[in-house]
Amino acid sequence: MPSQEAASTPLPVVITTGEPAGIGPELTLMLAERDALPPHSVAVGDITLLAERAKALGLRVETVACQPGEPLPEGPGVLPVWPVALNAPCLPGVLNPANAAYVIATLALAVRACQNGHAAAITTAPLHKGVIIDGGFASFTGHTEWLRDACGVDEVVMMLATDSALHAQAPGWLGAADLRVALVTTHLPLRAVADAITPERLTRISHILASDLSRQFGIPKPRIAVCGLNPHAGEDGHLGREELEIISPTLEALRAQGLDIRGPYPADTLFTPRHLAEVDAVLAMYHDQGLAVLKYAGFGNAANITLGLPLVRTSVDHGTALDLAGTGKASPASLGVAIRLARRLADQRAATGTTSHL
Ligand SMILES: NC(=O)c1ccc[n+]([C@@H]2O[C@H](COP(=O)([O-])OP(=O)(O)OC[C@H]3O[C@@H](n4cnc5c(N)ncnc54)[C@H](O)[C@@H]3O)[C@@H](O)[C@H]2O)c1
Ligand SMILES: N[C@H](C(=O)O)[C@H](O)COP(=O)(O)O
Repeated sequence: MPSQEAASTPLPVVITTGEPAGIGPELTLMLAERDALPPHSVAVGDITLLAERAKALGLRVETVACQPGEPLPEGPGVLPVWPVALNAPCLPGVLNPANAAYVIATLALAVRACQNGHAAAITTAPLHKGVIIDGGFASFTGHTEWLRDACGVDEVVMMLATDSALHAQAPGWLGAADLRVALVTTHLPLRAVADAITPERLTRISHILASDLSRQFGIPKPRIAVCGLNPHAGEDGHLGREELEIISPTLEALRAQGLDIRGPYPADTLFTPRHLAEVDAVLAMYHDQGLAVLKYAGFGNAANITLGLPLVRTSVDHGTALDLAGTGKASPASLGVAIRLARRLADQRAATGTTSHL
């Protein structure tokens, strides 16, 4: 069988279908039924589960098994699947730690496919962090950190952005509801956040953010606004000293290195149109400081991208929604945004001669 590379067919975007009890499988099927997957997309997951979920929801999708490196089956309503078998039967909405290793196996297959030159990018449907940990992966905290380690890099950056901000090809904001928000710390208990904000981490994160905004999003000299950690950015040290002792001196040093990085600003008023109009991205100190605003502005129509990886990885802006799993009521819009972004970034890399291979 000729390899895809030999036939110069674009390499696939791999969609890991995520937690089997969650909404990931059905969202992937819904996009396939609507013919809303870009060409050269392939799902990874249990093919029986996908077929059964399609049948239960009345989705007219034909799941067709194939292997990495083989040509993808095509046709209306066809969903190519690289199969990974569940470890235990699965009902929608019911978590089972026995399937944690299955979820990890789907991710490992997707990374391996990028490493072997059989895939161009990965889009991840949501997984459930708690059940992965309960299933024996004690140090697991999320895709972002798992992919960092799987790819052997020291640092990555989680950035979420609204659809138009992800696909904009020029600097500047398109509208008040468009946001790009990156995080200094990701999946940490709040108690641990302050200690994790060090000059070294802030420096590494800022450089990755500036460089990927430029390299992947075509913003030549990104303008980044940085949130303070404490209320009112520390109120001159009266409400916390991290701004004075860590954040401000680090930003000063980064400016001296040529980055357009501003702040630290009080986080409560930074996310207002006048301030946002002057920058290309906001760097928040912790998860809910940045993502609560992003999800208020664009939940369901935004996506997550991991910056600083040697491969393209995008994801949804939502979780496993166990309350909706198996009902067909969850929206596949964010998964669609994430897959389209992955396809565009992969095509961009191919066109510029950079590769997604590790
Ligand atoms: N990319 C990822 O893998 C990812 C992202 C976020 C959360 N999670 C994980 O998901 C699990 C559940 O997290 P949570 O409860 O905080 O958030 P959640 O996003 O799963 O659910 C929050 C609310 O949003 C609704 N919702 C979520 N997705 C929706 C969709 N596509 N359409 C319509 N409504 C939707 C849910 O029904 C629920 O009311 C956690 O384990 C979390 O860590 C994973
Ligand atoms: N922080 C993400 C969010 O709130 O949407 C989410 O937990 C996913 O993280 P990973 O992509 O690292 O799994």
